[in-house]
Amino acid sequence: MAHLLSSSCSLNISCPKTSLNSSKQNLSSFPTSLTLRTSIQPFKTLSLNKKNTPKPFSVNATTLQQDGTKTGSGSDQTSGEKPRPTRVMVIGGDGYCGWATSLHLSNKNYEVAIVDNLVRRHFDDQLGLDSLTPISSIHDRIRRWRSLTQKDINLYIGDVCDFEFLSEAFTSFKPDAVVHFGEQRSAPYSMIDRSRAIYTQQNNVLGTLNVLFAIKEFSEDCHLVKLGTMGEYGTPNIDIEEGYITITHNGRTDTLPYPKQASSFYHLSKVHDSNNIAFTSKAWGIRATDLNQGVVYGVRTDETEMHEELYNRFDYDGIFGTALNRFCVQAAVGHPLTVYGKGGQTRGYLDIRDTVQCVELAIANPAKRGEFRVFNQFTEQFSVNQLAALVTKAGEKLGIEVQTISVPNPRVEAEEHYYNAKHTKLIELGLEPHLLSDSLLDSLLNVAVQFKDRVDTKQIMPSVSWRKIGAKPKTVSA
Ligand SMILES: O=c1ccn([C@@H]2O[C@H](COP(=O)(O)OP(=O)(O)O[C@H]3O[C@H](CS(=O)(=O)O)[C@@H](O)[C@H](O)[C@H]3O)[C@@H](O)[C@H]2O)c(=O)[nH]1
Repeated sequence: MAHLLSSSCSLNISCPKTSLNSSKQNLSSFPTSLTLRTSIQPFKTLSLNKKNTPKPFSVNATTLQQDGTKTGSGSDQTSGEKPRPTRVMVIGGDGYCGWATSLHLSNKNYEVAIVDNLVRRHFDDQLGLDSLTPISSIHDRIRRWRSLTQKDINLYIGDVCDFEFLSEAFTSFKPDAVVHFGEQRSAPYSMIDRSRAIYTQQNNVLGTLNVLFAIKEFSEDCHLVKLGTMGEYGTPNIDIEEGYITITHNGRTDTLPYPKQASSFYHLSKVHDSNNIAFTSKAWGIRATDLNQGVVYGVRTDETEMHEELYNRFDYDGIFGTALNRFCVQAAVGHPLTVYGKGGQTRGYLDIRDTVQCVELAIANPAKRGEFRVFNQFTEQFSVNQLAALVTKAGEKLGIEVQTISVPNPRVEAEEHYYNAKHTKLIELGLEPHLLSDSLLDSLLNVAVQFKDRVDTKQIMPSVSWRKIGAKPKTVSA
């Protein structure tokens, strides 16, 4: 591992600045994991900053959660007189889905530890991007949460690709469940250049492999709740099932993993993860749930709106911003909505309030030992054109005139296709979806309008081409 990292690092240190494409911005060369690791404090040194840092090892779960153990869904009520709360490690707990989920679980009286190397913030610095909403440091976030709720969230700053760090986090926190959001999650980011493609697959695949080894080594009964993606399936011309499909071939029948046709190095990393998890479930008896999530929209959850220091991030740029969130920001600043190609690209979508609900449902109903469950985590399907029409209508209600343009598609993907994906398993577990109603779109648009002065319109157009990706590192100029 160390060898792998140092060799890729040396490539990046010497990389020249090259233009991303003639008409658009450049992107700075991205240091690979080794550089990141050296630039981010490992959690051992972090714990020296006691004034600013929640103590990673000092939590007495039973004391902290006395109230919660009586009523909370996070409590394990089966273990006798003094039930202890379920201990959940949220890897990637400082990110968009991870932060909202950490707060939700803490609010529900789970004992939460965030594990994060803060690399998502580093990507913004590297690429000159910023969240629409101002976000506080992880330390201020956790301090504010504690002051508002008297609930502690444990914090481990470090990289799950570093097994020594992960081992310490596991042995000290002793999780009952691990939610793994800690991956590079942007398809465009993974398609910037060779080094970002390698970084994405190395970080995601090896990080997950480390998590699997940590569970086997230190916490065999621990339930892995892994964020997968609907993009693993691609857009087949048949219905998409939840993880598995029963096929009869030459007179014989079997239930097999649903075929995967991912269409970016990022989405492919999740396919590789799924295979590793499926194998280790069989070989080692790991209990695992793969949440094949669709495109998430929204920003507010009950917890993040409690205080401005708890605000979640809201990406609108061409690399980390996703379709509906981007469209709302575009409408708010008077930029035409950027429909890529014909706009018939159809995906599953869900509100971030449903992301946090789904993760809790998966934790509260764990997989059995050796079981590898797959849930399709979305609530509604939309084409990009349908989203643009919905945002146009919502804009009209708020007196905003919204235009739409067709942008040459920077991706390689079907622009008109059949799409019908099952998504019943989470509903069966009790998911109560927040569907994309007029009122939600109004409030999303209002958030975009509230912060529109923070928008850097140069970041809106797509700048990464699936076809033009090359070996040369892309750089950004100031
Ligand atoms: O301005 C835009 C942005 C996107 N699109 C189109 O909208 C669709 C969705 O793109 P996206 O950027 O909203 O989402 P995607 O790249 O697929 O990735 C996001 O959604 C995935 C779920 S899914 O799409 O694979 O189901 C997650 O895994 C990823 O972490 C998350 O970043 C694509 O067909 C894309 O071409 C546009 O037409 N215009």
